[in-house]
Amino acid sequence: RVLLSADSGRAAMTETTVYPGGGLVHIKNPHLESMEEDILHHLDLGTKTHNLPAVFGDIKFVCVGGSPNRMRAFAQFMHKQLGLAGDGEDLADICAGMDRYAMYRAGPVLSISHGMGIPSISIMLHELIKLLHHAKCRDVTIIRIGTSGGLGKIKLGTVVITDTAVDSSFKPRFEQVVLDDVVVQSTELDKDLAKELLACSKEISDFPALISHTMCAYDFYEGKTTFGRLDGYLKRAYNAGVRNIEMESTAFAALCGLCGLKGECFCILPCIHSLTQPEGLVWCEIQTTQEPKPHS
Ligand SMILES: O=P(O)(O)O[C@@H]1C[C@H](O)[C@@H](CO)O1
Ligand SMILES: O=c1cc[nH]c(=O)[nH]1
Repeated sequence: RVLLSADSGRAAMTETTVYPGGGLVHIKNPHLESMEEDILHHLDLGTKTHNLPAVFGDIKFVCVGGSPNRMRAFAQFMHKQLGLAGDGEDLADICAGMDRYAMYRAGPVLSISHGMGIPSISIMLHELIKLLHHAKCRDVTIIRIGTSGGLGKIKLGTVVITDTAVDSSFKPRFEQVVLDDVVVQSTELDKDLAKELLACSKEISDFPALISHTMCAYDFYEGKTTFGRLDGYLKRAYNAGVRNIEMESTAFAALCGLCGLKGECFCILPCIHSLTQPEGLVWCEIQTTQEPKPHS
């Protein structure tokens, strides 16, 4: 059975089916409020062990990315940008107790790692969204800061801002198995936020950026062995509006859409190799060989 709307059937019972209202993150799990305690296991946080509204209630931006070190560097960077007290070098990892994800805060900005791929980001986002809900955060914007492989002739270091995340068939959908159902969710991202980010990039010199569709693969190798794809697949992807490929955007977009969070994916293309298609077109495949540095 394929459910096209998360409002119907099994999906309405999942913990991540949440709705906006007054800027708060509402979770449409009828059992959540009656639970004595909610343990956010992989974040090493919980409603009984931590005063979540006091610690996180003022969070307005959440930035997520694959690697723990990158997200610490990003939090330190934000600490400096926001002119917060101290040099920010000794920021503590809030989730250190579990050693799964790393979380740092700099003023109203939370910076969290999500690991690689959809299952990993999905687990983190489930717990993060419940954290924002329990903490009674309002009007939160969440941005994925990542790396990706590029399609077409895109300048080294370009930032691709995703308007829509698409699957391997270039469709704007996220297909997930929920118990014994296949649930399909929409993967549109916040178009106004994408335009806002593009406008910001134009205010900074030498900050190439563009808005496009992003394809999300299930695996680094089997899902997108781009060097092996000399059969026109990349051309079809390009013609469908795809300019970069990564591994989390559809799950990210679907969960942001469900909970009413303003969400955006923001990927940097760090290093470039070129590839010639049989059609004679030159395609660019970008491999992640270095961690992107935050732009100053
Ligand atoms: O945010 P990052 O740069 O960690 O995400 C991309 C997508 C995969 O998780 C990983 C593959 O190298 O990099
Ligand atoms: O998913 C990714 C991330 C970085 N570079 C790639 O080629 N793919």
